[in-house]
Amino acid sequence: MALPLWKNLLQTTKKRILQQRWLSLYNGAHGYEEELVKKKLQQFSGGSVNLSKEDNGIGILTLNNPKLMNAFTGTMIVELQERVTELENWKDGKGLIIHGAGNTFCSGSDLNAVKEMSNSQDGMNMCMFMQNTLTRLMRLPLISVALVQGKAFGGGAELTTACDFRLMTPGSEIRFVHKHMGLVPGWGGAARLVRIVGSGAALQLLGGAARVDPERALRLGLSEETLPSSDETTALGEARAWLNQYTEGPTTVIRAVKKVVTAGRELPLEAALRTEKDIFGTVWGGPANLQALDRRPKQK
Ligand SMILES: CC[C@H](C(=O)O)C(=O)SCCNC(=O)CCNC(=O)[C@H](O)C(C)(C)COP(=O)(O)OP(=O)(O)OC[C@H]1O[C@@H](n2cnc3c(N)ncnc32)[C@H](O)[C@@H]1OP(=O)(O)O
Repeated sequence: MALPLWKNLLQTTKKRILQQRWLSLYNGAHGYEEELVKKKLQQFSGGSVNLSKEDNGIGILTLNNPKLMNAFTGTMIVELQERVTELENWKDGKGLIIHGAGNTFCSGSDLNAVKEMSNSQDGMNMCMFMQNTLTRLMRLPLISVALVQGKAFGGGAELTTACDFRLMTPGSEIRFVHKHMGLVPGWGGAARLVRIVGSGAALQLLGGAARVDPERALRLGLSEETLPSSDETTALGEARAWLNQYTEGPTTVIRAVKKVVTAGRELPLEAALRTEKDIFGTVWGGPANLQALDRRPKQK
């Protein structure tokens, strides 16, 4: 007998969290043909999305289209999905920093491409493609940070909400400009913003297309910290040091930490408890646990 829809959804979400199942949010049942969408997106070329996976388990993902304030071309949207797939396969990964080239974050979609894709079908396909990718990014078993330097506008602002944390540099700005484009967020930015700052503040930021500077972002809980430096290289070093506080330790344990928090955030209580039990079972009596028992560390 077929499972009730809610039970099916619950089991699918649990699998995605536990086994990092790369099941998309959207598929053929939604009229979504990913390969056709990719083909369309690849007509709009320019820029790149680069990933450096470092020995210490920290990945650095760079949005690289500085001539257009790191706006997402079609090929960059496809490359972002490819980088997320790489990160899902990176079993030594513990943390991720996303930043933009040229000391600015990202000014959203490339408006030249947007103009060419302004029909409903192309718009919805791009929206579903990006929601699939950013949901997978959000669920990576790595602790992720958006390093906001310069501007994070439109889809760029939405991308920051798919990270666990945001760090901003002096003078930087997050702005959901969608209203001025006659739009609302489509890459999942509204759903995630409500969960980060609450519905009241989300309404103000979206309804007002408000400029969010580091101070306001701190007050709203949208940003964790304003870094001291606005220099591109120094700020990246400061972001690494900040993230290291939370990724220092055995990779299996750090990845399990992110998974139990994702379960707590996304699942109803009993399903979250069961998922936590399953994840606990992967580290209990594991090498890191047994070594700690041998060492009997003093918790200073
Ligand atoms: C769901 C997401 C949503 C969608 O897909 O519909 C979007 O994200 S729509 C895009 C929303 N973003 C914007 O509207 C931002 C547009 N850009 C700006 O407001 C400014 O460029 C700003 C404030 C980010 C930076 O201003 P600044 O004066 O510092 O630089 P310029 O404006 O001179 O920009 C330099 C250069 O980059 C080009 N540029 C900037 N943003 C985009 C973009 N999103 N698409 C295409 N091109 C962009 C800008 O035109 C300049 O090019 P140039 O050839 O030198 O004129």
